[in-house]
Order: sequence, then C-alpha cells, then structure tokens
Amino acid sequence: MGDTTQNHTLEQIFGAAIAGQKAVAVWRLPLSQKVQACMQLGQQYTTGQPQLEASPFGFFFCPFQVSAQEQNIFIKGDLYFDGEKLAPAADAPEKQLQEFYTLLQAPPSINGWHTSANLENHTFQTEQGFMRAVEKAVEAIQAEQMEKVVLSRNSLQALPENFSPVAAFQAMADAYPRAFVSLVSVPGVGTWMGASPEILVSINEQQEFHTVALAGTQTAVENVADAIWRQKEIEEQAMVERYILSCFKKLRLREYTEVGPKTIKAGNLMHLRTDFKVNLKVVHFPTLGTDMLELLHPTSAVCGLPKEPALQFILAHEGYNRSYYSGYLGPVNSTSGSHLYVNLRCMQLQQHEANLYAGAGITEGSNPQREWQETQHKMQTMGKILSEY
Ligand SMILES: C=C(O[C@H]1C=CC=C(C(=O)O)[C@@H]1O)C(=O)O
Repeated sequence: MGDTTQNHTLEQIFGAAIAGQKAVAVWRLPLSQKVQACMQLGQQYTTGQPQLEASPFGFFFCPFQVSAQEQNIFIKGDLYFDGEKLAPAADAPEKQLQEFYTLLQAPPSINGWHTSANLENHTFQTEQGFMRAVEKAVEAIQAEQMEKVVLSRNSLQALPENFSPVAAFQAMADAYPRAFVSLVSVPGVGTWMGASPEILVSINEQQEFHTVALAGTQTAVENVADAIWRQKEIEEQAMVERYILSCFKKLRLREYTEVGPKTIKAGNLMHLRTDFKVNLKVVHFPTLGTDMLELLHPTSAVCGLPKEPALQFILAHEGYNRSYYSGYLGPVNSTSGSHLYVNLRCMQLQQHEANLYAGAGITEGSNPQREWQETQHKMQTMGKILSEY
C-alpha cells in the first residue's frame, strides 16, 4: 500500500480534506515552482513542543503563545502531494486512506474551509487605540524598561463572492515568488493563509542551517540598490541581529557565517535582512534546529528586546489575541528538509470575511502615525490578494 501514487489536482485534494474533516497544509517554498501539501488521516492532528530532528515528516503550525485554545499543532504527513501525485506514508492508516480516496473520487460538493471554534476573542483595534499603545511603548523605551517592542493589530475584510482558498493560494504564489506561501486548514482551529518573508529556522537537504535577522520596513523602490535607510530602521534591525548572535553564544556555537544586512523586497515593501548559516556537515550540532527554535521564538522581529518585558508589554497593551499570527509554520523532515517561517503577512479565513494581521517594530524613534501606516502597508500583502484575485 505504501507505494500507491495517484494523480490529482490541488482543488480535489483540498476539497476532500475539508469534506473528510482532515487537517491539511499546502505550501510553496521561496523561489520554487513546486506546490506541496500534506494531510493527516488518523487523528486530526497532534500537539506538543516541536522537536525538529526527531519528528516524522509533517507540517508544524504554532501560535505566538500557546494557550488552551491555541496549541502547537503538528499535521503528520500521512498523505503527501508533490504538485502532481498523491502518495501515502508507509505507516498511513489503511482504513482512513481508503475513505480519503473514496472522497477524492466524488468531486467535492463544497467550496469551503475549516473555521475556528473560537472567534469571539477577535477584538479589533482602532487607529487611536493602536497609536496610544505606540506612545506608551515609546515612553516605556525612554524609561529604559525595554529597547524595542513589536505592536500589532488585526482588521476584517470581506471575502470576495465564491472565494476559493486554493485559487487565492495560487494567486499568492504568483504574486510573491520570494515568499513562503502557505494555506493551512485544521478542523476546529481554522484556516490561515500567508506569504511570509521571514525564515525562523531552516535546515535544507545539504544540511545547511539558516536563520535571518529581518526588520526595518519601507515601501519598495524599483531597484533595491537605491534604498536609503533611516537610522531608526538600521538600529531596529541591528537589535534583531544582536539577539541571534546572543542565541549562538548561549549554545557556544562559533562556526557560523553572517552576511548582510542587505535590502530585500517583500511584495510592496522592503526590509533589511542579515543571513546566518551553519554547515551541519562540518559542525557537529545535531539538535541545533530545535535548540535555536526554542531560543528564537518569539524573535525580536515579532516580540521585542529584551524578550520578557516586551512580551509583557504586548500582552498588557495590544488589546487583542494574536492567535497564530507571528507564530511559525512550515514542513519538517520533508524531501527538501525542514523550513519553518514566521507567520507574517497572513490572514485567517472566517465564513464571509478574512481577518488580516500586521505589526510594526517600535523603538525610541517611532512615530505613532507612521507605525499605523506601516501596518496598513503590511496588510496590503493579503489585501491585494483579496481584491485582485
Ligand atoms: C511584524 C511584522 O513584520 C516584522 C518583519 C519585518 C519587519 C518588521 C518591521 O519593520 O517592523 C517587523 O519586525 C509583520 O509583518 O506583521
């Protein structure tokens, strides 16, 4: 049974997963054409602290903060779609596999997605509320309670009529070739889509570990070589860099390469990025992925510095639940390795609306109106998909 492969389209597979109450993840890695997907067939999903190296093939979907409602979710790859063929894992449960194939034979009659059982805590912030929180953050930074904090918000946008998550995924993949593009749908948890520019932890087929310090935002110019950065953004990104270096130091890891910062484009925006890499063929550090994941999340690109006071400030002043926004997600132990990305430039699908999320790094030099504008621009990454697809 383990070698049964079948040709299907992504629409058919996604439709069957929804109809069969299965958790499904669809993704496209940056600068790749290959759309991949996996589904868990036995139980709906498993939860727990991610262990990269020890995990079977599957997809992690983890929140900003674990709570009773928002757990670290692992979708085990009982079935894998490589863009053309669907293939079961050797240990996929036979009965559920046959049930899934039966669902695939009948064209799915619904154009739906899994919705969250927990929508009542999606409070929305006004422009005034957000700007007041930024002012308070600047005061706390001036009082040396912290160096940086990332404040975020969410906003509802109507879904176009006959919205199709698969068509929107394909539109994201076309519009954002350099992003990690994802569509995750889990029974009772909900459906999230996004185009993230930020690697959290990645280990590729060549055993190369990769993480980035990403921060600083401005609207994109034609040629990135023409980008001019203010001192505020340069310092903001340098803080993220310093944090990553402190993590390596904690692990006593000295053999890494550091390249950057350089300007990169992410949709309609540009950021500053420094790349950190470790060759795990040369450096013996079998748990580096999991160790760095634990130290990095939530990074100073989504939380702040120092981490603890920034986190407490967010919980006290942001005024809403981030849920899976600014958490992380991605495939682990796939044929192309493990690639976890920060869940940014994303939205959660409700029945008739999408909930869009975005944040901005606040430092001593922050201007509340500019930070609000920055979140508006970041929301455009998903907003554009909803209005144009
Ligand atoms: C928090 C977000 O972006 C982060 C990543 C890049 C630049 C950022 C900034 O300039 O503030 C943020 O730290 C978001 O997109 O919601």
